Amino acid sequence: MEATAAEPIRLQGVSKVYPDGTVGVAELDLTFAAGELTVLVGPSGCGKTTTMKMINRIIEPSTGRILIGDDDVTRLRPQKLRRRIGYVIQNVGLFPHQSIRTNVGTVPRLLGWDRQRTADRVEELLTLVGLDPVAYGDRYPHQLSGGQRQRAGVARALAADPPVLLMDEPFSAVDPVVRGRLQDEFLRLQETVRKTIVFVTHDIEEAVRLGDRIAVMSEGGKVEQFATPADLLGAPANDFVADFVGADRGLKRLAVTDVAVEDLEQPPVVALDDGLGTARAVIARSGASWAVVVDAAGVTGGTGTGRHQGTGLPLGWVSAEHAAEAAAGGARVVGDVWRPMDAWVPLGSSLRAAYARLLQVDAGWVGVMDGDKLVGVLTPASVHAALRRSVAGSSPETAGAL
Ligand SMILES: Nc1ncnc2c1ncn2[C@@H]1O[C@H](COP(=O)(O)OP(=O)(O)OP(=O)(O)O)[C@@H](O)[C@H]1O
Repeated sequence: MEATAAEPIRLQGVSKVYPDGTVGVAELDLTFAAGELTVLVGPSGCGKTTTMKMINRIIEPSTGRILIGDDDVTRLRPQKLRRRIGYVIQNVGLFPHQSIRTNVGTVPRLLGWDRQRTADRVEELLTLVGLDPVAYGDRYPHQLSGGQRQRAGVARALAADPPVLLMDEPFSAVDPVVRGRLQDEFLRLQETVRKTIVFVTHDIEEAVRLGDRIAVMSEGGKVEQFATPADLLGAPANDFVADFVGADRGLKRLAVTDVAVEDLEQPPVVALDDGLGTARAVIARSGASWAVVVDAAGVTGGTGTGRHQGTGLPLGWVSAEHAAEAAAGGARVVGDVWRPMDAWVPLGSSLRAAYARLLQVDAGWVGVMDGDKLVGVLTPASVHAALRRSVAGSSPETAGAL
């Protein structure tokens, strides 16, 4: 079925003052970009849920405007509005006396879709969220695990293909292992459906993992910083944000920073059939103490000998010291002395994944591959360089940017 285009959500000067005088949210200006997942994160009571529930008018704003696309939500009938907005909450809220199929088909039925169209859509959705319709479609919610119920809840929210999805701590009722898996699956799902998602959590790890952007809120619904995960962790706007993201924010940044070519070191490259004299000269000329060894078919990247052309596959490494010892012992070519290495990671891996690989090998580096081409090596020093670059390149946006 044709997907509905995602729409941005704009909050303009939105406040909520509860009848007892509590200010849930004050003068909030915030834009949730179309097709992006924006996380609202902050300590308990800061106004995350209030903000989210004003979007589908479960809570009525006291002042201000909320627009979905060009439509002012306060001008739409709440029932009609809610059919345009998928809503996923902590304990899912599936109807206990209806089968999973019936639950997932709720909104299409309300919208008057015919039986076949609804049935087809339910089938499609259950498959999309990883619930086999044959195995699970006719079960009741209590016959599913917590994680499966959560997936059914996501399927139900997506059933009528709403342009907007609101998710209020959807994964917090399941254990950490299942939560991690649901988060991964959900990210893959979002790649496909590209909804405008507002996601509430109090868990900064979850925010960093899922968010395209994160709004860190403090009491009264004040946005302390609105930024990408990398910017938030790399350049917290103030002490509140720094405290909230945690003293280990450097470690968290490894997960949200990708390996990029400009951060890599370019060691010399030699081929299996290079003579040891040549190899030692190449290493000495580059000022390094070792070289990457590629197969004899060619040499790529780095400061190769230039003797070979093409795409030599990296195989391992040779140190200047070892080459000298081996030459003294009668060895002639690199192929006689090289050491194999299988620590290669693809370009675009997270620094976290690459660094984990680095820690598993003795060599102190991992090769970074773009397809079958070696584009450089990652060392502890280049991890630092990458983190510095991601801070230098960051431009934290503060609250209120529309
Ligand atoms: N119906 C209500 N009447 C009065 N005050 C309320 C009401 N609902 C929420 N509040 C208050 O509004 C503020 C924001 O609440 P909200 O539920 O939006 O916070 P939250 O950030 O979602 O918190 P949590 O992480 O604990 O769910 C809190 O001080 C809360 O006590």
